[in-house]
Amino acid sequence: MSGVPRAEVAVPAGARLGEGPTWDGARKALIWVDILNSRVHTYDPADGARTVMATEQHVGAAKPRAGGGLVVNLRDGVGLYGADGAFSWLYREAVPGRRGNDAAVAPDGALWAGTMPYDERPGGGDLKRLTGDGTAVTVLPDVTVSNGTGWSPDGRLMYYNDTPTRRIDVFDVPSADTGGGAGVSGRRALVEIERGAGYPDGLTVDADGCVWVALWDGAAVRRYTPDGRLDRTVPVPVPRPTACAFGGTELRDLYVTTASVGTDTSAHPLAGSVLVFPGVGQGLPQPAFAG
Ligand SMILES: O=C1O[C@@H](CO)[C@H](O)[C@H]1O
Repeated sequence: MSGVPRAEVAVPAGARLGEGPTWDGARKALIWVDILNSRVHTYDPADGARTVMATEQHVGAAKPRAGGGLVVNLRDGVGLYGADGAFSWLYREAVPGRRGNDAAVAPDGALWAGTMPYDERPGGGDLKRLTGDGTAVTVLPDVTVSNGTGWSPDGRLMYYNDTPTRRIDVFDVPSADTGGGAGVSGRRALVEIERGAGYPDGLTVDADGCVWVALWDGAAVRRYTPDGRLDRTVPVPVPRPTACAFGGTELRDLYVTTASVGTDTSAHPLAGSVLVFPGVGQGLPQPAFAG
């Protein structure tokens, strides 16, 4: 696609910390969260319909469940909403000063859920793998701001951002047909974001195996090839894009959530909006949580 993609406003400003865009293929709608306002949003691009659900705690991420409902990464653990809206805890671990942050569903339907300390002190967060029976395995114990997580189309690589490292890391997944269990290995940097270009926040992997990463304080989304080459830069008209995901009936539209926290909203009136860049790539179907 030639030229610089132009952002359209999918959902107008209002979020403090918009995060975690996820295309729900069953509902044909975008799910996203406003972490610090404890809200789970949905947006249907077909008719513009929107819903908002309040959660009891800050909500770092919300993902579809197989069969309906949501799995949510809250302050004190991971919760489940049934199709009827009933809530239950899947895994509860209240750690003072820490909250859930980004999360992703692996090819095998497990949820990989990250945490971060509110003060972002080094090593205060972690990354766990949870299955529907409530089993939680800490995969990475020493994390600061657990963020974007995604898998290559063949499931053999996992990409991961611990934001303050400035790196997009890549891991080997032992068995593609399991989504890797908790046994990922071979951690190495795919990319190190240069100083002044922002910090790697949320990410998504496209059908070519390229990694799209939102750059917090970088006012851009970048696309990197599987060998770490910068392939495309999509300027975003706000300083703090937080995460990105492909959506739409063909999974070709890139949705970008944004934050208004720490931003001069008079200078950046779109801060806190959900933006969309139509037709910029080809995403992958996102699995639902198997639990
Ligand atoms: O995803 C996130 O990125 C940080 C900023 O690094 C933000 O507070 C958190 O939710």
